[in-house]
Amino acid sequence: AVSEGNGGLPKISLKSPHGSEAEIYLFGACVTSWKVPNGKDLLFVRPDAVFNGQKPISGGIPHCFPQFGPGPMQQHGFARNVNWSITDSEVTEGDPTVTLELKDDSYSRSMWDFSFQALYKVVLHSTSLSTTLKIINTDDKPFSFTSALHTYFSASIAGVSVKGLKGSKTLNKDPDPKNPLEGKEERDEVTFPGFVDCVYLGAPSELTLDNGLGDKIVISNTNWSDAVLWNPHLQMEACYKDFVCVENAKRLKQYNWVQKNLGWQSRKLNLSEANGLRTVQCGEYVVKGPFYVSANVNMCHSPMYFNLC
Ligand SMILES: O=P(O)(O)OC[C@H]1O[C@@H](O)[C@H](O)[C@@H](O)[C@@H]1O
Repeated sequence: AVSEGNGGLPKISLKSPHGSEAEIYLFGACVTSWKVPNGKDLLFVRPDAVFNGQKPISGGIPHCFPQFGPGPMQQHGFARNVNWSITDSEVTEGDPTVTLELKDDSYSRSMWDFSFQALYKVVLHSTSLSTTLKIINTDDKPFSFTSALHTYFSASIAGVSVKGLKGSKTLNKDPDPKNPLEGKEERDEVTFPGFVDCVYLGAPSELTLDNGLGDKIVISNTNWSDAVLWNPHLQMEACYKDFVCVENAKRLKQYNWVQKNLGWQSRKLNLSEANGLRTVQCGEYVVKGPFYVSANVNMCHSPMYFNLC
C-alpha cells in the first residue's frame, strides 16, 4: 500500500502475516523502518533527517550509488536523493515483496553519463528482511561504479558489537578520512567506544550485530565484497548513542559477476547463477549487450542468537 509519509512523500508499507512490518520511501528507495513481530524497529532514522525530497533521508537503508563515499560527484552518489518507481509488487510464498526501479535521466546524466537500470527488490519475511540491488548496464559502453547499502540500525552504542570481521583488511578513516590507514582487523568483536569510520575489504558473507538492545542481527550478503562500520560519536552528539551503521559495500571500481554477450534474458538469471559467472576486471572486454551486477543483503533478526536464514 502506498500512502503519504513524512513531508507528504510517498511511502510503501509492507505487512507480513507473521506480524513484521516495513516502510519504504520512493525517495531514495529508502527502507526507513523494519519492525519485527514484537513491534521493535530494528532500523534507525536520525533525528536530523529531512523528508523534503531534496536531501537524502538520513536513516534506514539509504543507497550509495553509483559512488560510495566522496569522489567526483556528490558524497554517496545520486540514487539516495531521487525518486524511484514501483515496477512490481507481489506476495511471494506469503511474504510481501516490492521491486523499485531507477533509470538514468537528465539529472543522473549530468553527473554520470551512462544509461542504466537499477532494480531494488525488498522482501519482508517473518524474521528477516531481504534487499537485492541489481544494476543493469543498458548502455553500449562499459561503466564502473561503487555502491553500498548504508544501513542505520537502532542501537545502544555502549553495548554494540559486530562479529565476523577478524582477518579482514581495513581502511581506517580515523583519524584522517582523506588518507585512510591500511591495516588488518585483529578483534573477534568490534565495539564502539568512540568515533568509528572504517572500511573492511573482503568482508565475510555473514556478520553478526549485537545492537546492545537485546537483539542479535545476522547480516548475510551475497556479492557485497566489503563492509563499513560507522558511528560518528560526538560529531552527532544528539543521537550517536542510539544507532550504528553496518554497511554492505562494493568499494572497488571493478566488475565482478559480469558476463559478456548476455542477451536480454540476462535479467532472468538468478543470484545463484550469477555467482558462478567469471570475474572480469573493468576495461578488459568489449561490451556487446546489457550486463548486470547484482547483490543481495539479508538481515535476520535472531533474538535467541540462532541464525534464522
Ligand atoms: O552524512 P552522509 O553523507 O550520509 O554520510 C555519513 C557517513 O557515511 C559513511 O558511510 C562514511 O563512512 C562516513 O564517512 C560518512 O560520514
